[in-house]
Amino acid sequence: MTSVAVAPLPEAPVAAPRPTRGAVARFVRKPVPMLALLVIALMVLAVLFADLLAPYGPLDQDLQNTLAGPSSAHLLGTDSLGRDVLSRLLYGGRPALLGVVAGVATFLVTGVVLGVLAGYFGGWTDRVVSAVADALISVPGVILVLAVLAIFNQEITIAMAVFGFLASGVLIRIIRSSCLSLREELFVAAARVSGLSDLRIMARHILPGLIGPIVIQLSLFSGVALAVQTGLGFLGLGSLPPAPTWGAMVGEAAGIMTTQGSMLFITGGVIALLIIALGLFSDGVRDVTAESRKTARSRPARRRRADRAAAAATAAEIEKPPVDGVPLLEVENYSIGFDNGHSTVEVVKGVSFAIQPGEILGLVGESGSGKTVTALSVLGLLPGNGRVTSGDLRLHGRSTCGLDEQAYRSIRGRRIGLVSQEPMVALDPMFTVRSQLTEVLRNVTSLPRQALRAECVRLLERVRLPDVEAVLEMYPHQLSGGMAQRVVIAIALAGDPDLLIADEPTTALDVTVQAEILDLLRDLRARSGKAVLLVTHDLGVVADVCDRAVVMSRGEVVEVAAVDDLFYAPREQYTRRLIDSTPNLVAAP
Ligand SMILES: Nc1ncnc2c1ncn2[C@@H]1O[C@H](COP(=O)(O)OP(=O)(O)OP(=O)(O)O)[C@@H](O)[C@H]1O
Repeated sequence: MTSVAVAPLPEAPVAAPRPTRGAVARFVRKPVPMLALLVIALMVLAVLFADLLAPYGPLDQDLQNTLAGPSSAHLLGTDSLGRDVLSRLLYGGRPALLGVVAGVATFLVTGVVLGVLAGYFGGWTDRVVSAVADALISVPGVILVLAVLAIFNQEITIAMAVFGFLASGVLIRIIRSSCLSLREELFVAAARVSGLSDLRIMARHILPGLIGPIVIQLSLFSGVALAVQTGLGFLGLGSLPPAPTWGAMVGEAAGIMTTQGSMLFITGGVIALLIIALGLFSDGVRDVTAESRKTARSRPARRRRADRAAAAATAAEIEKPPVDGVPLLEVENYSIGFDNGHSTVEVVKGVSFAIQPGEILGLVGESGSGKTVTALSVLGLLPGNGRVTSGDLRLHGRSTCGLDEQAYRSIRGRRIGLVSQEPMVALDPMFTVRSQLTEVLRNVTSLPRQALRAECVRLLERVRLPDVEAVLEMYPHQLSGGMAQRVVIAIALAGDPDLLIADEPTTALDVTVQAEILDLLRDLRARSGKAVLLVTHDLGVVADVCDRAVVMSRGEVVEVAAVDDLFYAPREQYTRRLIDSTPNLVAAP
């Protein structure tokens, strides 16, 4: 006979919140990038308010006072026609800024929109966008800009917009690859599980994560655009004399370098100062972004992609109320395979089991036995190369096989909630707990705006978090592992689902917190009749919390039994070996 002794796990208080410093606060503490930002801001303001600041008109001539050095009347001296250099620099900055803004705006919109679409959707969208990016990169930009200037009568703003478009190939590539890793983050999968639309996920979860690379690229490109524009001005392109431009002023100063060297120093210095400031600013943003990444500990999740294989089917059938006496979830002769390019490899083979309402069912087995794949397919979240090869899956007696993505959205979060293995990764590091909870509530309930706040509080209290008001305002990195898992459970409960799928919910937590989370799952079942499908490799967890267990090995179900039967009288040799190899369980003679 085999006796089961599960090592008791002590209760522990929930960890207190840790203090934080946001990315903006970190940036403000960096003196060099802050100084650079100050220089950029002052120069832009000075140019914008040239009318107020310039002591003379840009074309005012004083032929008695040509090529004069700096004096109280002309702080930066005069040029060969006696025009005030400071005033011309201030006015000349306007076309420079306008051109840079036109270039940067086109660069930004093209690069971000195409990059996000390619990275998020992948597939043919990615192939088409990548081809466009390659084409843009291979086009000789400056030659095209010269052609545009000739066609559009030296209109520098249009030329710079074209330059921004041509340069955006690089930004498309950068945004695409950042987006490729972001879309695999667990918090993006969690947003999908909550039923959010692609557009909303892109706007809310993908774009904020791209702000760092976007700002860096923008400031770097601004410097390049400024250099190109002044270069064109230097060559006498883009504006007609006597209108002041920075490039033309440098050109003029270069011509009189031997007689009046300070003018080249002043005009070139202004442009160089702005370009250097833009570079230092982007360095600062890059450093802060790298630090944020470290603290946000983003680790790519392996397998989170929507199942797009299904044919169209309506969600209406699934949304009907449950039928009494019918199992909550039935998995029947269910097989899942992955395409490896040549053939389909079956990793789950004809598994069958059922979950009754209010039951906690353990799905247990060694690593690679197919537990996670089976659980994810219930939510229509198989990786892109995975598909159900045979069998049926019924929710409240209604088949979910063949449902399309839209129909799965009405199931995820409302009928079935997901609690993931890595709570810290399942939460979006950019948003507070309140923001993330509210977003899911808006999506899965029809609560009025005023009721959302109270519902957030209620959900956090339900998962037994202390000091709920403070927790609501915290960012994920301010939460302990246990607190984060409670928040994830609260999010999973937002749509009041009948079934929670908990995929190794305690693996990333220390033992004391594990006990609390398991206790919470038990409590949720006892108080609100939630059923739980608990995916775990830990038989101790199964013994602790489950009613029944499904033992899987190599993609097949080995044994399905009530927990007592499983531990006291395992039918299969494999189950016995699994019990014997679990440290918390002691096999009696
Ligand atoms: N995207 C994929 N492509 C190909 N094979 C995959 C993919 N995802 C999972 N598999 C394979 O499917 C099998 C089952 O994986 P699954 O993640 O379900 O195992 P598991 O029992 O949950 O183990 P673990 O606890 O280690 O996650 C494994 O052999 C795994 O290599």
